[in-house]
Amino acid sequence: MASKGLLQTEELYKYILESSVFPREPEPLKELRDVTANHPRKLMATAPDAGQIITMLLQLVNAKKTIEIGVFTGYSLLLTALSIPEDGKITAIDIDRDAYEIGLPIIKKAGVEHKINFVESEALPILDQLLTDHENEGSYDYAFVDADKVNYWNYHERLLKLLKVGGIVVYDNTLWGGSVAKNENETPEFYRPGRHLTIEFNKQIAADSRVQISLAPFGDGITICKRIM
Ligand SMILES: C[S@@+](CC[C@H](N)C(=O)[O-])C[C@H]1O[C@@H](n2cnc3c(N)ncnc32)[C@H](O)[C@@H]1O
Ligand SMILES: O=c1cc(-c2ccc(O)cc2)oc2c(O)c(O)ccc12
Repeated sequence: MASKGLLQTEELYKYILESSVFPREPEPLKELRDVTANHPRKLMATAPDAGQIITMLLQLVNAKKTIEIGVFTGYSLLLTALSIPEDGKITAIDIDRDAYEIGLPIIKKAGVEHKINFVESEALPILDQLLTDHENEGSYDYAFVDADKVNYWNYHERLLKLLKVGGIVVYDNTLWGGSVAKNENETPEFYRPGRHLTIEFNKQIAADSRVQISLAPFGDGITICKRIM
């Protein structure tokens, strides 16, 4: 299993975290990282440096109505809940309620549970259900996708209908441990299935004229997309 960060050296990533991410990280997010640290799938949590830039984006677009696909123990969910206003809302979708419940006491203690509608489900049918209500079309300010790579493009097509023009969708893991820039035979076994899917997704999104994009090397790579038409 890979370590976090894709920079030249582990030390450089550690430096970024220790010099500028951890000192500004809100206490509830630190607590959530701590409770996740013992989880066997702890590497799945959104990286704190990615979380920091996402927090800034949420505030730049004044995000209020949001959606998250892939909650796990709730790091990205909690940072969203802390960044949106008191009457902001997050539809948070995950097939795994047990993982969400690990972070839930911290979310409650932070006083932001009222902003969250957790939906235990596969994400695609929920997006389709949201789209049956025309009032939802073009109404979301922000979406975050951090789930099954095989559906990233399916999520994208639906999220573009849900987002308002000017709204932002962020996709996590778009550098997939750096494997996107390696040959198949030099890619560790763990990354192989996701590598091809991520390369294809990155090609498709680069060719999508409906969005402005930036593939930024935070955490495991995040692609920031703004709906422009
Ligand atoms: C990488 S983790 C999410 C990490 C989370 N964003 C965080 O900050 O901790 C991926 C999550 O996606 C969920 N997931 C996988 N496939 C899914 C699907 N088809 N629909 C909904 N959730 C899914 C998994 O249960 C897992 O909790
Ligand atoms: O196994 C992983 C690893 C990551 C990961 C790697 C490097 C980072 O800086 C952040 C995260 O993310 C994963 C993930 O999001 C997932 O859905 C499955 C596995 C992993």
